[in-house]
Amino acid sequence: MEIRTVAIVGLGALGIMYGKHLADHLGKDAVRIVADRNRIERYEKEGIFCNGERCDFHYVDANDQAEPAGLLIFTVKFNGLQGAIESARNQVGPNTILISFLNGISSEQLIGEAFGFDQLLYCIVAGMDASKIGNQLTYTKIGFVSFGERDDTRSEKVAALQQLFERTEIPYEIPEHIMHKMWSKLMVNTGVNQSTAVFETGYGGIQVPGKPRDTVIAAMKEVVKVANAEGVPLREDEIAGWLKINDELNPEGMPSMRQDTLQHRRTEVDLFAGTIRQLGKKHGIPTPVNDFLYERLRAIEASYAKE
Ligand SMILES: NC(=O)C1=CN([C@@H]2O[C@H](COP(=O)(O)OP(=O)(O)OC[C@H]3O[C@@H](n4cnc5c(N)ncnc54)[C@H](OP(=O)(O)O)[C@@H]3O)[C@@H](O)[C@H]2O)C=CC1
Ligand SMILES: CC(C)(CO)C(=O)C(=O)O
Repeated sequence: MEIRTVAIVGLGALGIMYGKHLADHLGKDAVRIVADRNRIERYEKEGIFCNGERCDFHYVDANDQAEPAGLLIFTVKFNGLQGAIESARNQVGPNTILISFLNGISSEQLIGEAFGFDQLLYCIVAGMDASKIGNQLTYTKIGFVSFGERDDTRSEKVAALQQLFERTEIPYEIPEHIMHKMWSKLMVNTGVNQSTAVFETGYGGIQVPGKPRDTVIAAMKEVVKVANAEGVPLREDEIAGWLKINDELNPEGMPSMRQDTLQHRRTEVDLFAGTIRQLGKKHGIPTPVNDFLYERLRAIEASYAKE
């Protein structure tokens, strides 16, 4: 099982970063950027730029029939996922491996329901400082992909993806327990993404002592409690490791949620505080920091309409 072709749905910060990197290694034709006609026309007219260089992508209209891709990567925001699943239908065959780079622990369920769980691998991506404003992506760190089967077996799919990442020099890891890793990443996003968006700052603002950094840590601690109640042995000492990763990112860079609020887009708050509040209620665990972040983020979203 060798992955020869990759389809990507969602040409945003991650889609551009991985799309360009993969196309540079596999060749333009091996990497399809799948979108509706209107988006493709816009991308072709305005251009898509990666660290200042115009990208020469192979665009594929979602409505056109295509040979199934070896790998399909979802890189949309959560509120675009349902549309992206529809856009991806012509790329999927019985051997297509499916993977979601979305944050949170919800996208795999929707993708599995649409295409079958057998073709799905679970995954998180982290450690990058990809910022996209308009049609310009900048990044200095590509981060890493962490992936595996839900039950952590070393399947043929896992081997195929590992071989692709080796061939294309994409940093990766196959953790012992991918579901633990996904919760650990949910913990980071619940702290880092939400706090930077609420306090209107980038990585620099949470790399120094103060309310934004304290809020990151306090929100993460609530995730640990909820995860433990869900049977996931997340530990508070994992917080330090993630803070170290964030402390080494470009202080001028910003998490995806801060990019959303800056550009007046809906946020992924439902994936983070939304999930933690709901599970907190289920287990009788108070989540005051996530309640605060949730309310602030909803107020920020509501304020766009009033301008
Ligand atoms: N940015 C980052 O550094 C990181 C992001 N993540 C996660 O990865 C996911 C993607 O984030 P990010 O790359 O920042 O997102 P962006 O908002 O930058 O990009 C999402 C892109 O998806 C496109 N899109 C939406 N619907 C469709 C569709 N139906 N068909 C084709 N394209 C579509 C949008 O296109 P258009 O612009 O044309 O509307 C947009 O460009 C999120 O869940 C995020 O939390 C995880 C780790 C790091
Ligand atoms: C914070 C970060 C970059 C994780 O490293 C992320 O997941 C995001 O921006 O959504």
